[in-house]
Amino acid sequence: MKVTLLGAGSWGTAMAAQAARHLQSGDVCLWSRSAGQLEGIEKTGENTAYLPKVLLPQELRLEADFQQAIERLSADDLLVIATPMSGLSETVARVLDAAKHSLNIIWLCKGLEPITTLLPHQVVEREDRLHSRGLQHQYGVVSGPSFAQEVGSGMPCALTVASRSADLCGIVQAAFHHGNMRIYASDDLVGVELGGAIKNVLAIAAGIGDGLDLGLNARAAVLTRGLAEMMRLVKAAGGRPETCMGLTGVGDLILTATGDLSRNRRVGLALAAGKSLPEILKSLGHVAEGVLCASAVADLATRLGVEMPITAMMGDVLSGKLAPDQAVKKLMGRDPTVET
Ligand SMILES: NC(=O)C1=CN([C@@H]2O[C@H](COP(=O)(O)OP(=O)(O)OC[C@H]3O[C@@H](n4cnc5c(N)ncnc54)[C@H](OP(=O)(O)O)[C@@H]3O)[C@@H](O)[C@H]2O)C=CC1
Ligand SMILES: O=C(CO)COP(=O)(O)O
Repeated sequence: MKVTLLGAGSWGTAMAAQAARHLQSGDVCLWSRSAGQLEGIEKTGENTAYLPKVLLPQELRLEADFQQAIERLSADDLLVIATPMSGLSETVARVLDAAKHSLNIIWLCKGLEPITTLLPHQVVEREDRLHSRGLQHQYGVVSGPSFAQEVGSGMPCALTVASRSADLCGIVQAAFHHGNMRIYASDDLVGVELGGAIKNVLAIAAGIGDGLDLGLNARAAVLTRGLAEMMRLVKAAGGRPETCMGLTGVGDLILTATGDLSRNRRVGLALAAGKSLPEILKSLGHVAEGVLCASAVADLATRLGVEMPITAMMGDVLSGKLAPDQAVKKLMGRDPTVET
């Protein structure tokens, strides 16, 4: 089978390496919008800007031509959109315009669309209505606890593919479930995608707590009450709350909120140290999706009548309305209530 990945950031590059290590030489292709970046990878064998110190398999094919990257795929192959959430709608629209037959399409981004508060699969469905020209594409998402640096280095990892199509789940497993990677299948797109979006916001909160030296008890409280917020929103949005107890919910929450490889956690630590958000994002050099979607998650919760105090407070901190220590005071000052 052939696989094309669109987007050569940390995660697209790591997943391309994972597929290329196990499929036939030349069957996995990584596309980037920057031809210069691909030349650098070709020369050094590494994606120095986004995944340093990971030697990429020689079997990986690099492609700067978008049309070629799509046209090499048959109806049985797999297309992976590996851009951040901000690039999803533009990229899927380009794919659908370029497609000459039906495709199997997944995305790896975690977040919500700002303003519309749409989940990734809802963004894709909107673009499908506008661009599919009657072709019946199959869609899904891959998510779960996975630092790119570890996956790129071939370390063990377990992920979830969620799709309404069991056939597509099988294709994704054939592409990635090899060696040190396990891929579990699910049909709960809402639960999987909301888990991935909310855990990033909670990782920023955990980073703030740790940066302010609030202690291990505080971190456990943020994670547990944050998980309760996630489960409430998933239920209200039509997903299954029990999905939050799996890899894409609590699994990714534990990883991102406690692992210093997390960009979102590092944003929280830096905010607690008094750095300004623009300064933090500039020095990060990567996307931190929790920053971009905290307000959208809070808006969606308000619209669905779901109480999410930690998430709402993070929205206020990230939009500059509240200082981190004021947010902590406000959260601790809430009235007593039952544990739900
Ligand atoms: N890194 C990780 O460990 C994991 C990340 N994810 C998720 O995967 C998504 C991507 O993250 P990650 O790879 O880490 O991000 P990075 O910040 O490392 O890289 C982003 C990449 O996307 C490219 N890009 C941005 N917008 C577009 C666009 N419109 N069209 C084409 N390419 C675009 C950038 O290109 P350029 O350099 O030209 O700007 C860059 O190559 C995020 O939603 C993240 O939450 C999920 C699991 C693990
Ligand atoms: O999603 C991730 C791990 O599963 C990566 O988290 P960060 O974006 O916070 O680095």
